[in-house]
Amino acid sequence: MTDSSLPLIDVAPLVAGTPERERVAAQIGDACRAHGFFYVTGHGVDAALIQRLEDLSHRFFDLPEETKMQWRMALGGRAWRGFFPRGGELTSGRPDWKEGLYLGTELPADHPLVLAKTPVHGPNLFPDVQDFRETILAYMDAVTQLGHRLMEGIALSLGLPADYFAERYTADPLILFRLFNYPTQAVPEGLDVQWGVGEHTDYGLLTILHQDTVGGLAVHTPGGWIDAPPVPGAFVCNIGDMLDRMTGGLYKSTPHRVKRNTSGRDRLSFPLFFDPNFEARVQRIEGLAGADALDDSAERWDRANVHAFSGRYGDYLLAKVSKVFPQLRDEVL
Ligand SMILES: O=C(O)CCC(=O)C(=O)O
Ligand SMILES: [Fe+2]
Repeated sequence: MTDSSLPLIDVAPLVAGTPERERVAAQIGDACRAHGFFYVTGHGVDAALIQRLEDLSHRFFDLPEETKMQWRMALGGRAWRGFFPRGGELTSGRPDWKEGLYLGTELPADHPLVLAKTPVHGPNLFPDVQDFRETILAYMDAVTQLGHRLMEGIALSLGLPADYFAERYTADPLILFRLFNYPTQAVPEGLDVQWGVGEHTDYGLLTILHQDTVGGLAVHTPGGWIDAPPVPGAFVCNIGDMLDRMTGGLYKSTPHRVKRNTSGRDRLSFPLFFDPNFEARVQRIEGLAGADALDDSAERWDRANVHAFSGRYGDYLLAKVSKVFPQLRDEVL
């Protein structure tokens, strides 16, 4: 551990679209060049909505496991939605000690992309908890809007027009959203678990995370592992592999992990992944100084070279998720 901490950026001017957003963009640029992780305040997402999401999520995760299994992922099919139990998700081949509900943009069964059986698109499996559906949909909407504003800031920070990413990748972003519960309960004998979530990078453009007050997230900066503790009213943001790929490594997707929760209270976290459209072909941004697209696969958790990837974002995503949920792979790929 080092004593450095992650920057806290007030993004209100970016959200409001005032001229001071250039100053905010410069702060985001500094954070992305330094570690790829930062906190945002002044984001405009209603605190009462966030609290409601937390309360209802506790109500859901407190249900018996067999009740929650009514909404299991196997029933979500290609849409990749639903509940997975403790130990049901792998990072780097090892089970994580968490349970979760996978969600995303709500599409009706007769939407053209769903009719075409496009993976990770479709209706959600909303658990039968009162007001949960409305709350989740309102939260996803609000945080997606914030994602658009933050991507404008990231574009400006690279000397690009504010709408650079929207024009090419995110007019219709791929939004995946997860509710996670990290149980404080001990891991059963014989299960090979080390982490709440093992070390990894995120796959897309930008992750916007709300966490409750328990803590446990840590970030691998060039100076070593540092904690990303809860900051009241702030989201944690981090960049994903596609922004690393587009910027030729100027903005790195930073490895992070969550320690096993032994706090005595369950920990909730809510990552929303703001990603390129499934069909978008990811390209390097032309003319960025200092972007060398160096092969850093030897240091990466997955030993992969993101700069060697070309093709649809959807294909990159599917290759990754099939490692995380091997038992569902045949259904989705
Ligand atoms: O729960 C957290 O704090 C982080 C979760 C995470 O890194 C992920 O879902 O990609
Ligand atoms: Fe992550």
